Amino acid sequence: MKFFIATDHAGFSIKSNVIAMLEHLGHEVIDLGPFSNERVDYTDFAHRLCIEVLNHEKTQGILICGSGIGMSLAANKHIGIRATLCHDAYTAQMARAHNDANVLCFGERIVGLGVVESMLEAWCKTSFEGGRHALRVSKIEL
Ligand SMILES: O=C(CO)[C@H](O)[C@H](O)[C@H](O)COP(=O)(O)O
Repeated sequence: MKFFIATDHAGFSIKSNVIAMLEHLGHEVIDLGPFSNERVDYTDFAHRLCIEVLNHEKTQGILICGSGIGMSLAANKHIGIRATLCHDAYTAQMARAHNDANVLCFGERIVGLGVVESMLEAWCKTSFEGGRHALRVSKIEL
């Protein structure tokens, strides 16, 4: 899988670890910034990432801010983006299996590296189950 990743200043510190974890799992990662921990607006980076995911087939996104809330709110304004705020391996697994999520959001101020690693593993190994979930997902966009 090819991933795009972006953060704000509050998600910047963990980004290099996340990139390394995804690469270790065999994935390609494109870093969309920021490239310093200077204070920025999460909205700018969420929108930048979603445009890239929507313009490139078979890609997914990782968005990290302090809580993950702002990133998920902004990302879900894009038709075709299903961004899920995850806190652990279970929420990451369900986001993929039941919601066909294509953008994983989390908060650097919420989860530690061990939890992040288990979330990424769960996300990457889980496919959308389809079936009864497909109609529900199709009804998300109004
Ligand atoms: O959008 C958020 C919360 O909904 C993110 O967690 C931001 O990273 C956070 O608001 C940044 O806060 P700061 O006080 O400007 O560092």
